[in-house]
Amino acid sequence: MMSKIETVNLVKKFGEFIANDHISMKIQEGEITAIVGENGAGKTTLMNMLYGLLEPTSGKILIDGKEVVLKSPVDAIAHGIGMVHQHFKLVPSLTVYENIMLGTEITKSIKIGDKKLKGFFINEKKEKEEVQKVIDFYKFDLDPDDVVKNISIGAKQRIEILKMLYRNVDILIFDEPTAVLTPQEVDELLESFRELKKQGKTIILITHKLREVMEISDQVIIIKQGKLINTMRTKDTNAQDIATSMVGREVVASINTDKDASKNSRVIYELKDISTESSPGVKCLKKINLTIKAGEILGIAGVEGNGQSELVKVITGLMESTEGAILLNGLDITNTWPKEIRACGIGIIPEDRYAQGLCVDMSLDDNFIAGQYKDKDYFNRGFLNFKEIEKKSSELINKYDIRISQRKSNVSSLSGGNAQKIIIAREFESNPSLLIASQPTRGVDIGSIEFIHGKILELRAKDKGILLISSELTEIMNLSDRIAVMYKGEIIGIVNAKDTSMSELGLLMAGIRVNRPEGVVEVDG
Ligand SMILES: Nc1ncnc2c1ncn2[C@@H]1O[C@H](COP(=O)(O)OP(=O)(O)OP(=O)(O)O)[C@@H](O)[C@H]1O
Repeated sequence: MMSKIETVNLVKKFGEFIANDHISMKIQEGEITAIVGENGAGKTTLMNMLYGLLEPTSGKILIDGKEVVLKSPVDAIAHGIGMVHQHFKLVPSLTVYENIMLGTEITKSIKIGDKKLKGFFINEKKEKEEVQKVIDFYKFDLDPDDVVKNISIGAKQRIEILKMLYRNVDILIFDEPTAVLTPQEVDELLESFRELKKQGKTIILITHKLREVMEISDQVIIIKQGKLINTMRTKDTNAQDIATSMVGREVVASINTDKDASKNSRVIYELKDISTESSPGVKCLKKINLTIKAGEILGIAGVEGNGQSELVKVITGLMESTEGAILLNGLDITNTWPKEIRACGIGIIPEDRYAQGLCVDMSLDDNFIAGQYKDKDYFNRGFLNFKEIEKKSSELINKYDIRISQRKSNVSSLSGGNAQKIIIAREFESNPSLLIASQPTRGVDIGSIEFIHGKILELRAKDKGILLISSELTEIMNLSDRIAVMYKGEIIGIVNAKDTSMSELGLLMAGIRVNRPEGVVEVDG
């Protein structure tokens, strides 16, 4: 059977580094193919060649059996290939339909006197009708008139998909589409995939989530160190085998086996009645009370958008609290600058790695010492000790298994998961007494998740405190001693991890307080 899309010995080199090494793959029409592999394996590079963003060093791309040369995304779209990136490229101040139409506007002619002016004015009515037609056809939950800055992440992603569908693509590439979605949005996206498949679309999906691979794909392709090492029918395999093949060894989930909220009574960190406003008069955090004890992992669960990001901003000094106090070992650090917060021994893994955790146009060395460059090891009598910085940087690259193409690279040339590992390395190496870890494993491969979870448990064993904010419920369940659930800017309940269940957390996340024996749900409004 002729493939819808095929690559033959596709190679991509960056300098001497081979990111894709003679990749030959076949993707059938109307199927969903999952591409999996470790961070830095070369998945995004391969997709970027299919979407005309990177030019292959050698090899061929065939669509419907014919060789194509894709010099830009415009070329790719003309050949029916569309890509939905993880970081959306939408204009926030425009409406849904305006964003979809951007670049393909429908114009109308108007008459001024007896002159007819063509092509100057946008036919908004027609544009809206056209967009509504595509929305209806693919059964997407979107309103053409909504302004993009006011809608959810899931809705933004649907616009990106519709932009491609409107341009009549029949192959859709998704690069880690579920990494930024809530569990409910993930289910909705998978439902959309089923609908698109029914309409005969071909889908290529890069993901680290093996549950999704098993649930939705027809075929799995495993890439390792730039090479295609395995192509399998999904029905003939399972998540464990895929993981083992990908990583080259068995992967075991790290679990906090001694979850015990009462083990240690020394409180090291405390939030007392913390409130803040997103705009004047609009409260987004309402009287948050939390404590973290030495040797404790406190997990924060909740559907994204219920105040978790604002909470992290307030405790890391990026947003001011309007009320309440934050105490570290009894010392008041409310509304302190981020630099001072770090100086108190608080490590921070921010939610948005590129906006808050890294300088992408700077070297790895610079990023490793960011915020710590005045440490005595790196800074002496007004000068940076480059030799020492390079030595430390090489040590961390090895210890944290950061896969890079060149030692002197800037962070911008790193794969997403490897960029995340720079932050992980920097923050763990600073040996914090309290670690604030927000979505620490987002975009990270399963082998590295195991490693990062192990590091978090090591910190706990050293009697440090950890605040873990994650939209991955299993991550929260596996690691936390206690779990606080956020709902509409409040803590709706705090439960001991060893006595709770996914279903109880699910109810709390939906804002439903659960009746439980006295003392288990500590906070009850
Ligand atoms: N523009 C570039 N210049 C130099 N090296 C690059 C460039 N883009 C990617 N690389 C390197 O190519 C390799 C593959 O990167 P790629 O982004 O394709 O990995 P990936 O499999 O998508 O990883 P992840 O799961 O972390 O997203 C990495 O080692 C990366 O550092």
